[in-house]
Amino acid sequence: MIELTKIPNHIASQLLKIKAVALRPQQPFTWTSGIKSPIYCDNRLTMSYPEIRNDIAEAFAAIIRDQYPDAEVIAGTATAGIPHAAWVAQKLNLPMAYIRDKAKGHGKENLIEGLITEGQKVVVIEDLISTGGSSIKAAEAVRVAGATPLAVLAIFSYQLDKGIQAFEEAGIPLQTLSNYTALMDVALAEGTIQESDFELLKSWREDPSSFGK
Ligand SMILES: O=P(O)(O)OC[C@H]1O[C@H](OP(=O)(O)OP(=O)(O)O)[C@H](O)[C@@H]1O
Ligand SMILES: O=C(O)c1cc(=O)[nH]c(=O)[nH]1
Repeated sequence: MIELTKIPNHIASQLLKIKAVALRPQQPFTWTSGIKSPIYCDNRLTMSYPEIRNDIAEAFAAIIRDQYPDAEVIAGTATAGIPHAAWVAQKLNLPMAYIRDKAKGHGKENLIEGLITEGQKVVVIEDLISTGGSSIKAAEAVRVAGATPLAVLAIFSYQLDKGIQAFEEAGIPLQTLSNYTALMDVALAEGTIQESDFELLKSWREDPSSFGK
């Protein structure tokens, strides 16, 4: 198990190694929030690398054992949080559930799949935080079910002011394994991004909402 203090740079390095991080300044990506961005981090690719997904699951499990030992359910956000929630729940021998972005339109019309019952303490697992909108919505669904979201844990955060404020306002602790600061540090140190791209990413980061407009 890697030391917890080394996790942010280690995960950032792994994400760069498997090319989960893509830069496309000329044709910005559209994020789920509608933000246009020169960078996209596809953490779903970690599923395809057993060693990396295991590092992620170990780190999440260590945080939960240490800081949320009374967690009773591990809940993944649909879709990208689901596999990681499953691996963490397996490591901790805890029940797992997942939370859809909207209730299913047929069948049982569930928003939450699997069991989250009144009074239970739940840790929500997400792959990535931009504005925090998706994972806060999932944590609110936990509250509506009468349960308590102890925290959202995610692999990566862009550390956008909007996301940080949204978690503060929702009163939900957020912890991430890696983040934009670590990604930029590692990418520069490893020579994965050019100085010119770094400057562009820095200016985008200062005002993400108006990029590409
Ligand atoms: O913090 P936010 O602004 O909400 O953005 C992050 C969310 O966006 C992505 O999901 P996406 O909507 O692409 O769906 P997916 O998980 O099904 O791929 C990602 O997996 C997070 O859930
Ligand atoms: O905000 C998003 O939609 C988003 C950004 C990103 O870098 N990666 C991702 O999967 N989603």
